[in-house]
Amino acid sequence: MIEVKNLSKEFEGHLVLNDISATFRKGIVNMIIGKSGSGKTVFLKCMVGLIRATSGEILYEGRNLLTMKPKEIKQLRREMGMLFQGSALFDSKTVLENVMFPLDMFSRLSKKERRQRAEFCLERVNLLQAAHLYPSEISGGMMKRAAIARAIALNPKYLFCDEPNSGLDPQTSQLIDGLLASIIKDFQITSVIVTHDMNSVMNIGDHIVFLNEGVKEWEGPKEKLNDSESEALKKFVFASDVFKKNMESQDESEQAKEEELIYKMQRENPKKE
Ligand SMILES: Nc1ncnc2c1ncn2[C@@H]1O[C@H](COP(=O)(O)OP(=O)(O)OP(=O)(O)O)[C@@H](O)[C@H]1O
Repeated sequence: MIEVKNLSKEFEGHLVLNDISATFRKGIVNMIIGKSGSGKTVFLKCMVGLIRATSGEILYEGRNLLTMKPKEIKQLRREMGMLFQGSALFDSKTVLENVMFPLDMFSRLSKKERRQRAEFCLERVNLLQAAHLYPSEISGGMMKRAAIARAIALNPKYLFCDEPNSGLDPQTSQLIDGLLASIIKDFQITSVIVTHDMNSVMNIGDHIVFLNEGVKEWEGPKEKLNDSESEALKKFVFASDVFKKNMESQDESEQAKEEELIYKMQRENPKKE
């Protein structure tokens, strides 16, 4: 579990994150949503230690990142998988070599074991057949899958993703979403996924944190998004067609269920003439 407490970040006197607290539990899909400029990426970068927060606490199973010694931070980094915008694969390495890279750098496994682990990860994202290809020879969706395989190579406890679907078509996005969700659940990873894609939120989100102008306006389970009193959140979700469609089809299926129930009750208890 990661707990963020009263996190603030200032850039030259400009407050970009204002007193944010949030909890991210393991084995579920945690998502940070909000419109452009709301502070999602800065929040994520503070969480992984790429940007130093001005104040607050970031607790990894109770260990505060902001007061850790460099050695402890180094150790913690090895427990983190990261998937940032763009796939950031090495062009000069094959897909397999890319996935082996973190293992070569940080594990004590033998070459054969590193290769086996990389192949296992590629198999997990259904990309083993492309192991020998170079990034320039594969599609954007395949690159994303290779990047996911690389992010999970060291069997991370924590997985951070910034807009994992950026630049992908809707079908491939769905595939990547499904893959991330199943990996997070199967390996019981503590995840934090930044997105402004409501499709993804509706498809795989479990726990949602909504940021607005650097402030946490709402946090809760996806199913409760619609109950929020936050005007900014309502505006954000209803700006997305997918949410409206989803709610309409939920309404329709609720209505169909109600009609079915009334019909059943009428059949079981016919009115006596
Ligand atoms: N290094 C920096 N120095 C100064 N200001 C910054 C820096 N990085 C980000 N900001 C500011 O912080 C605010 C939040 O930016 P951030 O990138 O976190 O937004 P976001 O919600 O991720 O947006 P998007 O969805 O467009 O990526 C913006 O006003 C941005 O200009």
